Amino acid sequence: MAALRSLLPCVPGLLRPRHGCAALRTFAAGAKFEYIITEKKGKAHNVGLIQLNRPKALNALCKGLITELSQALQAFEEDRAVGAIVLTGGEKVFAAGADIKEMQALTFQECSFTQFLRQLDQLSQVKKPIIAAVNGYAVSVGLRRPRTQFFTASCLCMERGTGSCFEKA
Ligand SMILES: C/C=C/C(=O)SCCNC(=O)CCNC(=O)[C@H](O)C(C)(C)COP(=O)(O)OP(=O)(O)OC[C@H]1O[C@@H](n2cnc3c(N)ncnc32)[C@H](O)[C@@H]1OP(=O)(O)O
Repeated sequence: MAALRSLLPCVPGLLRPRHGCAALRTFAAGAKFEYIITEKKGKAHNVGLIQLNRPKALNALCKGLITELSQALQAFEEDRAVGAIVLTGGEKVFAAGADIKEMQALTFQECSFTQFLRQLDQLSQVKKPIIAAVNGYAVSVGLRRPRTQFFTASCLCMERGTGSCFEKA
């Protein structure tokens, strides 16, 4: 009984909901994502690497990819061992922008304000430095993040697409 009593002060802490969702805990346990690959790099495992991994669609930012990206960034943000995060894509393309096939069924308002743009904006809450290592195309909203939120590790040259802003490293 005395032993139980001595544990009591710890109980509120144990019962307090942990920051983050179930998927985050899965991530911490090393589960694989569908659209991204995550790894800890460096001798001290203090660099969080996130690679966009949807090559067949040129890393177009579908809802699932953005959700996973958000979860991985949060997990690295909360990991005290991680000092900085590197975000990269494939050899040919960083990201082909929003998933326009997914967007087809949505209204303008749904696209602009409710769905993925809001979730994308949450990514900017991450306080740790994020370095975008960009190869190939970074299109429109796939370009917005590297440009406005992240330090970009590569030199980008401008190219104009049809109605969209293209950059190709
Ligand atoms: C609010 C947010 C706004 C935005 O972000 S709007 C901007 C949206 N993005 C775009 O409009 C870019 C569309 N993509 C392209 O113009 C071209 O791609 C590229 C110039 C980037 C590359 O061209 P190439 O190398 O010839 O590849 P490929 O054959 O066109 O694409 C390979 C596969 O990737 C899929 N894909 C490419 N971009 C997207 C996308 N943005 N959303 C969904 N799927 C995409 C294609 O469909 C195809 O796949 P399949 O062979 O199965 O047809």
